[in-house]
Amino acid sequence: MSALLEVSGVSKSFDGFKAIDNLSFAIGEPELRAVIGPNGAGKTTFMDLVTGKTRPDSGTIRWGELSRDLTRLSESRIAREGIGRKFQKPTVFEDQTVWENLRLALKGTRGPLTVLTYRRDRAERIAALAEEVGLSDHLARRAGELSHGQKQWLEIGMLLAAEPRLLLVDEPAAGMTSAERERTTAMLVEAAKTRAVVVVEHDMEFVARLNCRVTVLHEGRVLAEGSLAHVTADAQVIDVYLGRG
Ligand SMILES: Nc1ncnc2c1ncn2[C@@H]1O[C@H](COP(=O)(O)OP(=O)(O)OP(=O)(O)O)[C@@H](O)[C@H]1O
Repeated sequence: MSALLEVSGVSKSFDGFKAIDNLSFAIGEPELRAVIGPNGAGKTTFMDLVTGKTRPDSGTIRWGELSRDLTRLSESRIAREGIGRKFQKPTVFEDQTVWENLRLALKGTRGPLTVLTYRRDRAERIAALAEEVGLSDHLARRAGELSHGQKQWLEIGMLLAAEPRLLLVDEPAAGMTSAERERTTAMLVEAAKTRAVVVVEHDMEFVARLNCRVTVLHEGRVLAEGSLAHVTADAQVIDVYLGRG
């Protein structure tokens, strides 16, 4: 496993308040990583920095074999580099079917699609994506009719259509039933076999099921990193995060 993303000494202040404070850490490829931390720890700002939505005051975010500095690239260029982001709220085309949503997501993506094989390949890819996110039996349904969890899966499928090398996922378990959470865990674990997947999540049961390396953020820095057992035994983590409420 080599580093795909390397955050080095990144800081970002808003009106003098340090949301990210000399943050350094790396994500491998493939890798599944959970990022946890109390409210205001900087988790969202971290994702904003990686995707180019926010620019750091200092530091570098190196990416890929060429160690490109993402902080110098535009938001759309970063997306084209292969970084996908799933926001907390599902955003799918409610009036379109599951199939149409996936087809729209495939449109314009890279891939060996020639004119002759285009339709067949496209149908195969849509079927494979639906299978991957557990929606094979729902292809003809309007997305608006799906449950909250199914909408989240559809959006994950739409993001996977672009074949990202890094997928950032914000609180996927929120609002899901426990059965949906379990399926989501399996989906993310599977997706992370061939790419980097970073999951920001508050639900510790969900994080436990991901069974991956965990980074704990606090006040814009890495407070602890390692297995869930390791970080939850850390006195500082207990003090600032787990011990609360
Ligand atoms: N655009 C902004 N302007 C001003 N302050 C901001 C901005 N974005 C973030 N902050 C501040 O930076 C800090 C880190 O916020 P961030 O949203 O990254 O934390 P978080 O870990 O995602 O929190 P939560 O778990 O509540 O989503 C917070 O104190 C927040 O108020």
